[in-house]
Amino acid sequence: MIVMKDVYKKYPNGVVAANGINVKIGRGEFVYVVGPSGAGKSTFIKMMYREETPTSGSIMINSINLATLRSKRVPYLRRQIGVVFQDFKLLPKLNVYENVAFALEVIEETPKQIRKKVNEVLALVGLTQKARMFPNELSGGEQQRVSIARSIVNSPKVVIADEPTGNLDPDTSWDIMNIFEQINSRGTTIVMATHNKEIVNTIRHRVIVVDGGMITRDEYEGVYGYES
Ligand SMILES: Nc1ncnc2c1ncn2[C@@H]1O[C@H](COP(=O)(O)OP(=O)(O)OP(=O)(O)O)[C@@H](O)[C@H]1O
Repeated sequence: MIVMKDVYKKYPNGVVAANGINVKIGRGEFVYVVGPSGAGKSTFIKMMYREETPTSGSIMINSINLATLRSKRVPYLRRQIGVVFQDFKLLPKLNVYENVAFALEVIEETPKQIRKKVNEVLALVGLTQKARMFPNELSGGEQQRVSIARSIVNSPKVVIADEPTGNLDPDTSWDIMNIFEQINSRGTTIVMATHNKEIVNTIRHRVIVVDGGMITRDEYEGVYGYES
């Protein structure tokens, strides 16, 4: 469902952040993207949701070629891919319920459907009781739950997460990982960049190691940090 072929990315300042990436990620997989700082993980992930475009090569997601996708089609893509960020990116003036509802394509949904979907995802992330609170009234872990609820409310086939536990304490990070596990067990593909070795080595999934803009290792049930 995600296929990258010969993907190369050179930023305007001359830095090559992707240097010939070839990878296939199948439906329902859970993939960690790991590697040293500056290795090109964020660039790899950003190209998957078209925050960045490759200089050359192709990226297909569910038969949409991101390298040639016109800008006006990007919102359509974003409805098929949920994105979760390290710093949550919630809208501060909207409450929890509104932040999640905002992600729905309002014109295509009846108010009743919107209520049903938003309430379902808020229950999934355990925030039903906090639906009327505002982001600045929530803990970091709660804000990340809202952002995860927002990423899945459109029922995307893929969720892409860039360091989703990077700003959270260890206990909260495990809670957030449990939510990702639940989402993945319902058939959603998850691609997650992380620095958290303990998580990668405990909740075992495919591990893609990126270094110097290349995939240097790609293993199912992989480990992180113990290679020679
Ligand atoms: N917008 C940009 N313009 C120019 N260079 C960039 C840009 N974004 C990233 N880079 C460079 O590309 C390289 C890869 O960066 P990237 O953010 O993808 O790495 P990363 O593996 O995610 O790092 P970290 O773990 O520290 O977040 C780095 O050398 C970085 O300086």
